[in-house]
Amino acid sequence: MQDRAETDRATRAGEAGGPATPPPAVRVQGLWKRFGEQTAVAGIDLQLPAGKFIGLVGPNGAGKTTTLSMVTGLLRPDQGTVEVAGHDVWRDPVEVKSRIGVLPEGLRLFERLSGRELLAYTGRLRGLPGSEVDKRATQLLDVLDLAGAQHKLVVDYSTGMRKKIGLAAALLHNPEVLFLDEPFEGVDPVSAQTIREVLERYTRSGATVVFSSHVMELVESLCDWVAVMAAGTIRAQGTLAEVRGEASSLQNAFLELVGAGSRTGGDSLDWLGGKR
Ligand SMILES: Nc1ncnc2c1ncn2[C@@H]1O[C@H](COP(=O)(O)OP(=O)(O)OP(=O)(O)O)[C@@H](O)[C@H]1O
Repeated sequence: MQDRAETDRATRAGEAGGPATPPPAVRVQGLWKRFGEQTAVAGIDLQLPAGKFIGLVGPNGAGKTTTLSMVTGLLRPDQGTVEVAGHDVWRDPVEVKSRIGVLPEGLRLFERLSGRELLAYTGRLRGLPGSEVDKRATQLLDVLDLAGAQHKLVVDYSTGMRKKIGLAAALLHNPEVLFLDEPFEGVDPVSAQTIREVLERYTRSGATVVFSSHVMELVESLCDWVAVMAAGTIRAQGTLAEVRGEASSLQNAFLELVGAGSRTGGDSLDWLGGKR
């Protein structure tokens, strides 16, 4: 069976006898979110190209999770619009939700299901036939090294295993755009490498990955496109080379962009270390 996402990708490429320009994966205009006195997202504009591996980076409290939550329809913005694959997230939620996969922060999963049951349930919710769900679940469990734990309850999974089963659930329906909030947190290096390979293969097929991270080396080695957030605003967005500019690394560019370049690294903590 061909998924909606697959059909759309093929249609766009096939019309007019050549590769058509797809709409951006995500288009955000004038997006605001306040929590009481706290402004979490302060009127951002973003245009994330389709078919890229995109990193959303920023210090703690920058507004990354709030932004991803609004982009994926989990949190209603105070103001502004979001389109995913050309569809408005708040006016056309069903169209958008059928095209996206989400690994949200603080993953809430059905804890009393086993890993395999969770995938079976997710697949049926996504409207896939049972036999296809079985096939895809077996392959994903195998690739993500969860086959041995497939009958264990999710409540008994480790942090990294939870990330992996959450990722499998987000990929099961072959979405057009995949949103991942800190996908590598708590994941061991072997599993991280596997996840990388799965995601790289997925973007090579024309799909888009948008993920948030604090780990600049990871973003630098994985992403071809980066958006830098700080204090609820977008400080830079563009290709990795554009955002890095003259800086020697993304880490250094990031420190400059978020205004942390001149921090003293704890000079005021003169009591810490030394003689006791
Ligand atoms: N539900 C909420 N109620 C009140 N304040 C919130 C809420 N969610 C987020 N905030 C505030 O909004 C700001 C942005 O938070 P957000 O979680 O989006 O940042 P982040 O970039 O994802 O941070 P981190 O990297 O630490 O996860 C922070 O100051 C946070 O305290």
